[in-house]
Amino acid sequence: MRTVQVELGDRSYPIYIGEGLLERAGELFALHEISRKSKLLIVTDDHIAPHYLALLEDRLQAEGYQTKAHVVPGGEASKSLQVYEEVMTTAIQAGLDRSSTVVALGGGVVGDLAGFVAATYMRGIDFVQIPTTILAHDSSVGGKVAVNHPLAKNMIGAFHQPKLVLYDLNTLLTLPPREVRSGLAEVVKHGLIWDEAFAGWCDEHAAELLALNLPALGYALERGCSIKAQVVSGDERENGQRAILNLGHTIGHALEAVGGYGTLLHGEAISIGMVGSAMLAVGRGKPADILPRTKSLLEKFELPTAIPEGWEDEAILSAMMHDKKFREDQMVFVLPDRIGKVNIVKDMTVAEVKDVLGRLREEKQHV
Ligand SMILES: NC(=O)c1ccc[n+]([C@@H]2O[C@H](COP(=O)([O-])OP(=O)(O)OC[C@H]3O[C@@H](n4cnc5c(N)ncnc54)[C@H](O)[C@@H]3O)[C@@H](O)[C@H]2O)c1
Ligand SMILES: O=C(O)C(=O)C[C@@H](O)[C@H](O)[C@H](O)COP(=O)(O)O
Ligand SMILES: [Zn+2]
Repeated sequence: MRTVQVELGDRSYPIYIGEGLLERAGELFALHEISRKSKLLIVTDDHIAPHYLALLEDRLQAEGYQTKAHVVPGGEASKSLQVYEEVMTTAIQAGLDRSSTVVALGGGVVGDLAGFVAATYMRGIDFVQIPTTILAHDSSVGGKVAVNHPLAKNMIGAFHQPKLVLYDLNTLLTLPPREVRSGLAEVVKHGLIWDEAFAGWCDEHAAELLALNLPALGYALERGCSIKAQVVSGDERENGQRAILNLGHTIGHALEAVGGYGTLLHGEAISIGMVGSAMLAVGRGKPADILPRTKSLLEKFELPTAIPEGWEDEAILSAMMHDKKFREDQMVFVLPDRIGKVNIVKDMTVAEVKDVLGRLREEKQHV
């Protein structure tokens, strides 16, 4: 088992990564003093539940925990205020109290939704993340929890850290191939923002990662989680440097909203956004090799690098203006300095962005 510790000044929590951790859930909950006094609410989705919910409930109940499950429809549309209210109703009807814990068994959708329930139920109760997607190495760590508004991604949310993250690599074996690719986009992002050697390692091991080779995935997810933990440790509430985790997201989030949530998967949208960021950076004088290297790395993971046909500039720009990163009339972009290092740039002009949207439309379509 690999362990990454997230240090947050006066608090810290572990991320356990390994095979067979679902079987050990009861023991690990007890070790980390997750309260048995009141019910655990497990939030999951209808693609994950048939595979893993019974096992998790069984292992927790064997250790003396009482559980209640709420299953939402799989997919991005469940990150909504309506589904949030439905989960809240279950929590109230099940009699959860302030010593209860919400458990997210799933990908980033379930994690963000359940985390927002945990952050707001009785003004905040404990929370455990059990990620089941590759992408969730990013979403289960760092405490950003949210639901979407139709006009903008993650617009309604909070910062609420989990007490514990249990990452059972075996759960990844049932992921659909498109979700595997989407999740690997955030793994690549962690290399691009922080660690050129890790970006190179991803390039060399792309075939193993796409084929769900568990030792390779274990290393990649440990490295991704530890880069994320380091960034979040220095700036938990995104007053500055944490924003580097948003590489590709200014364009990516706008594409997710404009296309209708779930049309482009999150990792696909930020893949296109990361190519856009490389174009913007090179346009501002950064080394020209950033663009071909970024593109070829993403193409190795069979990720899209083009904006789908028919998605209009005006709609994309308008979605960008609703983003949390739009402040004082400025669009904030994270741009590469080189592979492995990025900068936060606040003075991007609409003309520069429009030019790049045009070029992204001309890229080869992959999805
Ligand atoms: N909070 C953060 O810091 C953060 C970071 C990155 C992304 N996110 C958010 O995460 C979300 C995307 O997360 P995601 O890509 O995990 O999507 P997801 O949660 O929708 O999961 C992807 C799909 O795979 C299915 N699935 C999940 N695990 C499975 C398994 N083990 N076997 C079979 N099917 C499985 C799900 O039902 C879903 O259909 C987006 O909403 C994004 O904004 C949040
Ligand atoms: O944890 C962060 O900080 C990130 O930016 C990670 C991103 O990958 C993630 O998609 C996050 O939800 C985006 O945050 P937002 O504040 O831009 O909604
Ligand atoms: Zn993201």
